[in-house]
Amino acid sequence: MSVNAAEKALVLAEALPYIRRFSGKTIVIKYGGNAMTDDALKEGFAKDIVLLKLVGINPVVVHGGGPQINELLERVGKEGKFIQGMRVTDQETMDVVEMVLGGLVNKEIVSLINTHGGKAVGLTGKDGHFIRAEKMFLSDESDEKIDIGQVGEISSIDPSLVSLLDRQDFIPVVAPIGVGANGEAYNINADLVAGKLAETLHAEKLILMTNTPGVLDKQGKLLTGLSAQQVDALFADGTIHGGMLPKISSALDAARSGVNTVHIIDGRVPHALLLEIMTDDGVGTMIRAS
Ligand SMILES: Nc1ncnc2c1ncn2[C@@H]1O[C@H](COP(=O)(O)OP(=O)(O)O)[C@@H](O)[C@H]1O
Ligand SMILES: CC(=O)N[C@@H](CCC(=O)OP(=O)(O)O)C(=O)O
Repeated sequence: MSVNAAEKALVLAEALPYIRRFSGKTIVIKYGGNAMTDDALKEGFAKDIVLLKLVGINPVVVHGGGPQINELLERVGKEGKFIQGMRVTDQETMDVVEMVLGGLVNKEIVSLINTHGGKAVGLTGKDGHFIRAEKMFLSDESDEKIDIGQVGEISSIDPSLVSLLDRQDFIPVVAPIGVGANGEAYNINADLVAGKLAETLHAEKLILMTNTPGVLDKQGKLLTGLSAQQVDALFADGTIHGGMLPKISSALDAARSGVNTVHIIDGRVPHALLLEIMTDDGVGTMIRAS
């Protein structure tokens, strides 16, 4: 697709009201592991984050890395297992999760952003103990507890570390690892960290980037807007399953807790972030609290 000069100018001009509206505001962006597969997409993501920062927005990145964890688990001869969208995490798996999320994936994103002129700083919840967690239990249909190991739910987030970085023009890049009362590491679903962080920071927007066009109905058609009631119906009839379960729950919680707009978008679309934030053409599914 070639765009002529006049069209380019129009697109740039279209961004002005959005820059004015969001300048000085915090936007939490969850970058899912499934949207990180392609090098060009990763570069595009990093450039978009730098651009947002340069126009005065405070982007806070929370990343996943589910497929990347699976890859390393396979290499050491272990199989990844999920229940209700949560990874069953024994101690050996936890070590791999920490290596991949806190190490490989976190540093790759930090490095990409910094290559393009940003000042990214990588964090896990262990840094400054800023994400406190406790053991999460799931429950089955008959309300029996299911133990899934070292998986955490968030008990609290201290916003001061992230705010401090924001104020000094750094871009926080957060790996979803929490710390327990005795300093132990917990594996937390990245969507949950992004949602809770958006709520704690009083973010203007939460954007969850994944590998589908958004939330799809039973026929595979994109649902562009969803209310809490509609979400409940989709849960009940099984339209939402697997990794979409924690994503929607977290999106809904954030919307209910005062995050102005919450979107689930397709991270495989080049510059999906800019399209969502800076143009009239919103992409994906918007989740509303009511
Ligand atoms: N109704 C739905 N609409 C879209 N995706 C869905 C739906 N229900 C389940 N999914 C699944 O959720 C996945 C996204 O969650 P996940 O695999 O955890 O991605 P991410 O790594 O981005 O968090 C999709 O790839 C799809 O397989
Ligand atoms: C408890 C739990 O499931 N944790 C996730 C953390 C990473 C994540 O959420 O990655 P995506 O966003 O790429 O799915 C996991 O171990 O895969």
